[in-house]
Amino acid sequence: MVMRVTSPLAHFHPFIPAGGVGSRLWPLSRADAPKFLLDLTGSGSSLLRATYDRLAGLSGGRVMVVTGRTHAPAVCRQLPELSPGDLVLEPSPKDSAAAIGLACMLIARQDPDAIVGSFAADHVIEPAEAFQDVVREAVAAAASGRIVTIGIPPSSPATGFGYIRAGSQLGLEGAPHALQVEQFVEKPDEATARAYVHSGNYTWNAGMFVAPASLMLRHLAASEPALHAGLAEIADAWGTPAQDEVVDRVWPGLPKTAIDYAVAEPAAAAGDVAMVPATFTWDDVGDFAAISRLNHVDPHGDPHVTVLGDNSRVLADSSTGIVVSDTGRMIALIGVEDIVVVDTPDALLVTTQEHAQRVKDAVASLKQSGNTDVL
Ligand SMILES: Nc1nc2c(ncn2[C@@H]2O[C@H](COP(=O)(O)OP(=O)(O)O[C@H]3O[C@H](CO)[C@@H](O)[C@H](O)[C@@H]3O)[C@@H](O)[C@H]2O)c(=O)[nH]1
Repeated sequence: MVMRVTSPLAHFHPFIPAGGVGSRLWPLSRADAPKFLLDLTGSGSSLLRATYDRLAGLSGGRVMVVTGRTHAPAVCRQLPELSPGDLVLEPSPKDSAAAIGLACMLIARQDPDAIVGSFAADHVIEPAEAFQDVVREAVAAAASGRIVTIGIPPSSPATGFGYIRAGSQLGLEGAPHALQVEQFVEKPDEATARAYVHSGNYTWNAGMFVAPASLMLRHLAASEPALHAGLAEIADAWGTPAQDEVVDRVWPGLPKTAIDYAVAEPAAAAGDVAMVPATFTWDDVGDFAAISRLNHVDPHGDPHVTVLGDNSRVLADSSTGIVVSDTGRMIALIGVEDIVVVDTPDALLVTTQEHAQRVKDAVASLKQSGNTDVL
């Protein structure tokens, strides 16, 4: 008798949930130009394009993208090879649990043994080869019936990340570094994050999940039954003449929540989560300080002004920081440190790298005060 052994990679279906504006990068990021569509590294590729390229090599070129209807033209321009069947469009943003849940359902209907991989659309990761090795290991670990996360050594008590406490080695075939996850805590408060980082027992969650589709959906059904039921109704109608009617009727009523609360936290409490440590550098490009860091190319490490934008004209005297501009307007900086200047035709941002995280609050104020034309 001949036994055919298929590698777990043969059932691997990566996808990219691409939503959210990235409001800490306003006025560069806008509702119609979200962070994932921007080139923030000066590489000539958007974050979405780079994410797609890192994954395509692992899945024979097939990667699904779940995004908002309004972003469809830009996504298709950036990913011309994306087949229509791999572009899943949402009528409105419903947060990551809906996007990821729908992708899991559509993929599970094509391949009941699917191992899915959800990868955030807007991170900078280097080098791609190390990332791919870690994902291969995560796929092997997921084949043992676990939801596999990727752990990043924390460099600060950031409150915008999930924290993972891992325990013992699992000793899984093809996944020598996989560890059992004992606890997953999404976005702890600052005191808790400080205690976690101080303990040395936690990693950040890199915003990626590799798992059997069936296991993701089992946890989603248990913790968010209404969301699961709504998504199942949509998935049943997908590709039929009823698709648009069902999506437009069901989608607006879906609960809005993040996959980290809906699946990762309860699955970890149930002992179903593993973690593979990252061997690549990772940056979620959370604010302009991160962009400055990523684009700082001075070989001597001397502080200077990082300038981004095709049309930027900058005079910098005794100054450090970052200028992002494509207006062609001359920007002169004299004796200012760690400055952030972002110049666009209808909005000018001036802050410092220390306060770069607070841009999100400014965006909230603009929204509240009705200045939505610049968002
Ligand atoms: N299609 C779609 N995608 C969405 C939506 N909302 C979020 N996403 C996508 O889902 C992914 C994660 O969502 P974020 O909203 O960016 O998550 P986060 O607050 O940064 O937290 C997550 O990532 C951190 C690392 O950056 C993690 O540390 C944390 O645990 C969590 O997984 C990103 O690719 C984002 O584009 C939506 O409504 N629709």
